[in-house]
Order: sequence, then C-alpha cells, then structure tokens
Amino acid sequence: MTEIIDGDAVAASLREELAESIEELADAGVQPGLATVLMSDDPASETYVSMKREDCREVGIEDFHRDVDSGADTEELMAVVADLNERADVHGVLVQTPLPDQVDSERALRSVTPLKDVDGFHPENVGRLVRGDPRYRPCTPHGVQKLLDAAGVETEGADAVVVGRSNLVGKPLANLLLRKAPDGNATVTVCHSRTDDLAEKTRGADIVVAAAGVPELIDGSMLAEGATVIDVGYNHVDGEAVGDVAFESARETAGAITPVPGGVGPMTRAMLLYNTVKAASIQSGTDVSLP
Ligand SMILES: NC(=O)C1=CN([C@@H]2O[C@H](COP(=O)(O)OP(=O)(O)OC[C@H]3O[C@@H](n4cnc5c(N)ncnc54)[C@H](OP(=O)(O)O)[C@@H]3O)[C@@H](O)[C@H]2O)C=CC1
Ligand SMILES: Nc1nc(=O)c2c([nH]1)NC[C@@H]1CN(c3ccc(C(=O)N[C@@H](CCC(=O)O)C(=O)O)cc3)C=[N+]21
Repeated sequence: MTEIIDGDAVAASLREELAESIEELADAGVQPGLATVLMSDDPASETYVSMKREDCREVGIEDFHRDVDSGADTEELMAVVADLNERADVHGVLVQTPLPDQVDSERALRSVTPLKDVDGFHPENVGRLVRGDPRYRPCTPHGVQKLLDAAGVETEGADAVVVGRSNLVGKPLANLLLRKAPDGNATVTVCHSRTDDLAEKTRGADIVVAAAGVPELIDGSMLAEGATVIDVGYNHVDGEAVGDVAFESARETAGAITPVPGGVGPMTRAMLLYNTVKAASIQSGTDVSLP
C-alpha cells in the first residue's frame, strides 16, 4: 500500500513540540518575535504572509509586521529592515519575496542581519549550509527533511533526485541531502529545465523531490516501484492548487507520496516557526530543546 504522507499532521505535531520550546523560553522571560515585511500587492504573497502571521499568534510567537509601499525603493525597504535588525524583541526578520522590479533584491535580503535571517537566504547562512554547518535551514527544504523523517524514509545511501535548482528550494535541499549527517548522506542528482531525459534520472531514484513549478510534471511512468515522492510544487490551475506530481498516476508506483495541498505547504510554515524559536534561543542565550 502506498503511504500518503500527511503534512498537516506532521506540521501539527511539530507545532505542539515547538509550543513546549516556547514555554521553556517563557520561563526564562523570553517571547520569540517574528517580523514579516511585505512589499507587494500580489494577493498570493499577501496570503502567504497572513498565514505565517496567523501561525505565529497561534503558537505564542509575537507577530510584528511592516508593510512597505510597493512603489518604494531599495533604501526605504532597507531602512525598515535596519530598524527591525536593531530591536531586541524581534528575533526573526522575513522579507517576503518576490520583491518589486525596482528593488535590488540581493542587496535588500543581505541587509537582514544573519542572526535574524530565519529564511536562511543571507549569503553567510547559505555559505554555512553549503559548508555543512547550517544555522537556519531554509524552511521548505527543512520541511522536506522532516517529512522524510516522519515517513521513516532513510536518506543515508539513498539515490535522491531533486527536480529544480532554485535558491529557494532546489539548491538548499540538494545541499541538505548531501550533507554528512544522518538526515543527509544521500547521493544527490539535481535536475533542471536543461536536463536531458528527466524520466531516466527520476526512474533511478529512491527519493524524488519535485520543485519545478510545472503542474504534474512527474507521473507514475517516471518513477521506480516503491519510490518516495515529495511534491513541493504549488501551482494554481483553474483556481485549484496543483502540485508538480500527477498524484493519481504517481501513487500507483510510489511507495510513499505527499499530497497537494496537505503536504509540503504546511511544513514550510512550521519550519519558519522552528527557525524563529531557534533565533530567540540563540539571541537570548537560553538553551531550549528543539524538535
Ligand atoms: N509548498 C511550499 O511551501 C512551497 C512551494 N513552492 C513551489 O515549488 C515550485 C518551485 O518553486 P521555485 O523553486 O521557487 O521555482 P523556480 O521557478 O524558481 O525554479 C524552478 C526550477 O525548476 C526547473 N524546471 C522548470 N521546468 C522544468 C522541467 N520541465 N523539467 C525540469 N526542471 C524544470 C527550473 O530550471 P532552470 O533553472 O533551468 O530554469 C528551475 O531550476 C513552485 O511550484 C512553487 O510554487 C515553492 C516554495 C515553497
Ligand atoms: N519567494 C517565494 N516565497 C514563498 O513563500 C513562495 C514562493 N516564492 N513561491 C510560491 C511558494 C508557495 N508557497 C506556499 C506556502 C504555503 C503553502 C501552504 O501552507 N499551503 C497549504 C494550504 C493553505 C491554505 O490554502 O489554507 C497546503 O498546501 O496544505 C502553500 C504554498 C510559498 N511560496
């Protein structure tokens, strides 16, 4: 029987465990705080930010929020970030991307102080990840690791294929799976739009992670019998969320598979809470146990 990996359930149990870490911080007089910065009129970005804020309030993380006019320039955005960098009650600063075209995104994201960079996008944190000593793991890749762990899927020695090489998902995930660590130690192949014969690559994999942003790119014919399939894709087709995996076809061949919705999405949000609690722990010098 194919296991359907329940991201909602795994995320819920993570939030419960994080609530205990937040209790430990409270005993030391610390409340974790996350500041989200929204500089966009895109309804999707607005939705992602409001879900993140709602999650914070639910688990006891203080929700700070800043709206920056979507017509503003890089300097104005960076001034907002600089102010949040200085505040002792703000432990995490998240600038929601994509940013408007007139903004120098690289410069703006680099202005988040690395200790508060709970997205893990700052070059210092990316560098640490690539070097094998991550501080804040990017939320979606970390969520994928937690889903694999929850499903009892060993990465050690596994052949993993990551479809997608973005800085947001594919590259950090490939680095995490490659890391010399119990939740890494996979043999990693990274595929992208110029990959020759994608199906041949995915058919050779024990673990396939689809993060291409192409609806139903991966179907059952492209999988080895019993493979684990993690669908990061979140595409809107006729107003419905559709993954990068053709679920009904893939589940026939897969050993375990994540659905969309109810798979990676809720985990991404849970790992942001995780990083914020970790940030509060580091910045307050309070040791807490993390799930
Ligand atoms: N559930 C969640 O929490 C999240 C979901 N997502 C979703 O994950 C998906 C990927 O996001 P993101 O990484 O930001 O997307 P990007 O568009 O930044 O990157 C997509 C990657 O997929 C590759 N690709 C595109 N088409 C193909 C193809 N036909 N075959 C093989 N590779 C291909 C691209 O190759 P190339 O580099 O050559 O262009 C690129 O590397 C999206 O659907 C997004 O919505 C993203 C973040 C969080
Ligand atoms: N720069 C950038 N930042 C992003 O944050 C970003 C992005 N690009 N590209 C698009 C993806 C997609 N994404 C999701 C986050 C949460 C859910 C999520 O929680 N979904 C729930 C359903 C939520 C609901 O609708 O109630 C689920 O899948 O079950 C989904 C998708 C962030 N993205």
